Amino acid sequence: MVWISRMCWRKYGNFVDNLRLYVRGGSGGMGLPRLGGQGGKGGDVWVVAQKEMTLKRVKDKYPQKRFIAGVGTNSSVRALRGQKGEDQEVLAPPGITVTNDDGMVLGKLNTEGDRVLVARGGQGGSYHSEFLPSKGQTRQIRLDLKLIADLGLVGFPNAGKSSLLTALSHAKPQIASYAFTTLRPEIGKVMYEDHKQISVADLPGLIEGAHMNRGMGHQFLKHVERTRQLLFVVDVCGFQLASKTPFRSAFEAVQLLIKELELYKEDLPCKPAVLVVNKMDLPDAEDKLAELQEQLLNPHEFSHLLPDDMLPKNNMVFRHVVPISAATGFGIAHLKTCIRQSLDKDASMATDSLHRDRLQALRGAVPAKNTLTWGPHRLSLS
Ligand SMILES: Nc1nc2c(ncn2[C@@H]2O[C@H](COP(=O)(O)OP(=O)(O)OP(=O)(O)O)[C@@H](O)[C@H]2O)c(=O)[nH]1
Ligand SMILES: [Mg+2]
Repeated sequence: MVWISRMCWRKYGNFVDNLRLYVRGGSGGMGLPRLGGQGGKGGDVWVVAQKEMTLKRVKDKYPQKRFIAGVGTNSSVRALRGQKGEDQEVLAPPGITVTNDDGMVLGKLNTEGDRVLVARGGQGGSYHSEFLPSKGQTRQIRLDLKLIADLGLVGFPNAGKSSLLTALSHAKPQIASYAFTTLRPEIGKVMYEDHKQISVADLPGLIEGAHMNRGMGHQFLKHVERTRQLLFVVDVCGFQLASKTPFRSAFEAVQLLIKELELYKEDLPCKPAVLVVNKMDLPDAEDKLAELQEQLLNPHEFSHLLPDDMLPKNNMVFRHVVPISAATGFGIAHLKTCIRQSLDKDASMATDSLHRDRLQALRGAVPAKNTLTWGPHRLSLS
């Protein structure tokens, strides 16, 4: 593993892609037998989609993970009809499926403002219930981020993401030597000898300022949220998007990518990630790779390369750093092994939600080791 960090940076926490919550509708209010008054209904609990939210924010803001709506008011001489209890809203990001503990789908949040009723409030006491109120509905619910693929390719335009997808799978994405060839995510399948399949989403290239929606940034970044893990792809020789924009080395590209993710949603860089260093067939690639390796290991010494506001706040742990050439096939077999290891590691931790919740907490407590896994360094340019 490689630490990308300045010494003082904090480590990112864990990315949260599912959450289990306790929800309870409010109880109804008491009826008033003497005058036939009806108690107010208990408030309901809703899950509501809001663009800026993340499941991690919900988890951090409500560590108890309990949402209980307000109680309806009792019927009184002044107000024979009691008032409804206050509704409780759980804000969650769009792209969520809400299920109950038995796996039954209660609803889906697709776009901003979508609402799913997850716990009804109890009825107020009335003549029909001998003026006694009923309790609100009680449930454990689960919020799951809908995933489009196991892995998402993240990189600046022309880094070779589509070429990598072709090398890894049988997908035939659009490839061209100009930026923004890929406009929509394309999903390819990586096949393994034991017939296991891993899906990889070729995401459109990010640009600096994507978090501010530059270059359709939000549309691109929203796909990054919907994959289990990330494959960062950088051109070993760096890149320049247009003649007026500055040249960025591979190391700067890595930092800028992390920054774009962080600025869009702060928990995105918490996803498990593998760094792919592409175009190892180019002249000087070995020297550039050595330079990148040194920079990744001592990023604090190279923090002057970018202005402060372009440096990521926290560090990011790459599970593997793998040099490849999507053009010649160099390093692809090793990359497939690394990807599989990384996904298997998480899969074994996610057999059921309870197990997963516990293990995620555990993972957060165990610091990653400062070890480095590099792929084969010799190039075979056949
Ligand atoms: N020399 C060399 N060129 C490569 C390699 N991989 C990709 N390229 C070239 O780099 C250019 C961009 O490749 P793409 O795969 O389209 O890049 P991309 O990251 O998908 O680009 P966008 O979809 O625009 O974000 C193409 O001309 C590829 O032929 C490589 O390993 N070595
Ligand atoms: Mg592409």
